Amino acid sequence: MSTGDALSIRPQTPTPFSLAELATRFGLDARGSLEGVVVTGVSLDSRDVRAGDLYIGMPGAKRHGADFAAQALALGAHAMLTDAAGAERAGEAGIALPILISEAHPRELLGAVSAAVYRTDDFAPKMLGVTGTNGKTSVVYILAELMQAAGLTPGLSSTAERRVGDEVIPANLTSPEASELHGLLARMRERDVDAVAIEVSAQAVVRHRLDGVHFDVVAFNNFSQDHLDEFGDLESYFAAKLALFTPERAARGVVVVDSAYGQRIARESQIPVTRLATEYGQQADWHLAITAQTLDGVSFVLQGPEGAHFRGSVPVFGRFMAENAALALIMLHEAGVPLEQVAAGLERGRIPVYIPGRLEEMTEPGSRGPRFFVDYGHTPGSFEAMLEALGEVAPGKIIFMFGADGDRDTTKREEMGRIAAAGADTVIICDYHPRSEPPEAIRAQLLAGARSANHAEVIEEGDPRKAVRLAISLAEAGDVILYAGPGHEDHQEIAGQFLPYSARDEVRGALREAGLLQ
Ligand SMILES: CC(=O)N[C@H]1[C@@H](OP(=O)(O)OP(=O)(O)OC[C@H]2O[C@@H](n3ccc(=O)[nH]c3=O)[C@H](O)[C@@H]2O)O[C@H](CO)[C@@H](O)[C@@H]1O[C@H](C)C(=O)N[C@@H](C)C(=O)N[C@H](CCC(=O)O)C(=O)O
Ligand SMILES: Nc1ncnc2c1ncn2[C@@H]1O[C@H](COP(=O)(O)OP(=O)(O)OP(=O)(O)O)[C@@H](O)[C@H]1O
Repeated sequence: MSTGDALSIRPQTPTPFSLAELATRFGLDARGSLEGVVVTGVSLDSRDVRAGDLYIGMPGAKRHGADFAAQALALGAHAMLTDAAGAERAGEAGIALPILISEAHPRELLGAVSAAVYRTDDFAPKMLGVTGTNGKTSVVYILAELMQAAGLTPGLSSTAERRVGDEVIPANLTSPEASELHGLLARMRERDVDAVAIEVSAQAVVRHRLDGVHFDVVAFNNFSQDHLDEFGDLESYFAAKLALFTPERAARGVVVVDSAYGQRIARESQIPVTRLATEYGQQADWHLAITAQTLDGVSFVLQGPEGAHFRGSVPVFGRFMAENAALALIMLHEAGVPLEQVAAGLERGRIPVYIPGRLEEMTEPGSRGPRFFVDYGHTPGSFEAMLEALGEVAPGKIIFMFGADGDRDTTKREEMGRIAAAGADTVIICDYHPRSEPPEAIRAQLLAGARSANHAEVIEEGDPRKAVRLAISLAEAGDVILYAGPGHEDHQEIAGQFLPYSARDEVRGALREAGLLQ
């Protein structure tokens, strides 16, 4: 069940919270009378305000949220919490709302205030958080599937969507702002959710989005270049991930120690960690071995301490998918859910997970013609993992199409191009979200990287719709086309406009035109 156009999932029967009590509890100054005012929700986005909300007028990089107070009021906000500058702006605009004024940046209070209003501070389901550069979404979906198998009622927050039972909404950010997260948790409590899987971005850790949440188990899978536009250098990006492994945020951790970064997390973590190795000979508590793999999925055996073991499979290709599954299984084990309990709910260990837009097949599984997959990978690390996996299971040629984000980490583009062309037979470079950059300039960087690999045939076709058809026209039976980037998304962002574009719909349409799909 989709929740219509809602931007967040909220509790249906919230308990009113006195504004005066909130002011006292957080030592906030007030403007206007607080007498008898209650709030039933919290929002820092004026477009997402519901009747009864406390609207947080937050100063941001681009705007001051207080400038949107009129919209919040029109949508039924009962009060606003902001900083001194925000209160002044609202005063000048004549906004008739009681205002709480915070000396600290309102973001620093958001988690605690939201937890108080939504009363999530005493909600204690099993809380599991996943961080790393690639594979967080995949692990979270596998976790939700395993929770279900173990007889638990799962809740989920990912880049693709937020989910409570049959209520689903598309996600805006990978990790929601704290106000959205606590509203979601409050709804999960109403729906008797007893285990929650949350994708944790580095931005979430440094930007207070997880405040008021304590994880039973957090996991780290891998680390490679991304988000340097925001973090400046790899070390700062890594430090944001490491900060999740502290007692304030989590009780215990699970770490994939195949890489030097994983080993560092295990060494520098301030909470006890359990280690998973997927490479032969690596020192660890758990070991994963791949037993079979095809384009249709991967089978594996996982072995842990005291004879713990699990034999199973995931219906998505790639060794890394088995690694994602192993990580999810160990997280649950560490959260007190025995592997046997999970296995009891599965048929011969098969985890029937569907991960929207991650190596999602657009052709019929097992079909004789070319196979077409759409993926969300947009980092050098994910390109490397996918192409290595395809190299092991693709029966024919690999045709790889992709673009790159505009206005985001530009330093990864050449590397993306190089890795793509080193691992594929043909690469088609098209546009993704150019945003404010000239699309041809982004393509030029990708092309330079691709040509430096001196391996694949390199083709430039900016229009993704044409590129999809071109890829299909080049493919023969046994070949695999992989379109990396857009995954589950439904738009292309070009020069400030969000234009409707679903790669999955586009590919299905083109496959039908070519007679390759019914
Ligand atoms: C760098 C960053 O994280 N910025 C986030 C931050 O922006 P900001 O503080 O600068 O806010 P702003 O845009 O100036 O707006 C100021 C205030 O006005 C409010 N506002 C604004 C417009 C309006 O009509 N009404 C309204 O109320 C905003 O909600 C905000 O509170 O707060 C905004 C409100 O929540 C976020 O939308 C915005 O995310 C931007 C869009 C973003 O691109 N973030 C990315 C970098 C991000 O966080 N990515 C990670 C990782 C992704 C991955 O997995 O790879 C993620 O967790 O998603
Ligand atoms: N364990 C892994 N190691 C390397 N690459 C992976 C792994 N798991 C998935 N991938 C690749 O990375 C892509 C992104 O996966 P996923 O969406 O699960 O990661 P993510 O960390 O959630 O990324 P984002 O935060 O950008 O959503 C996948 O579509 C797949 O191509």
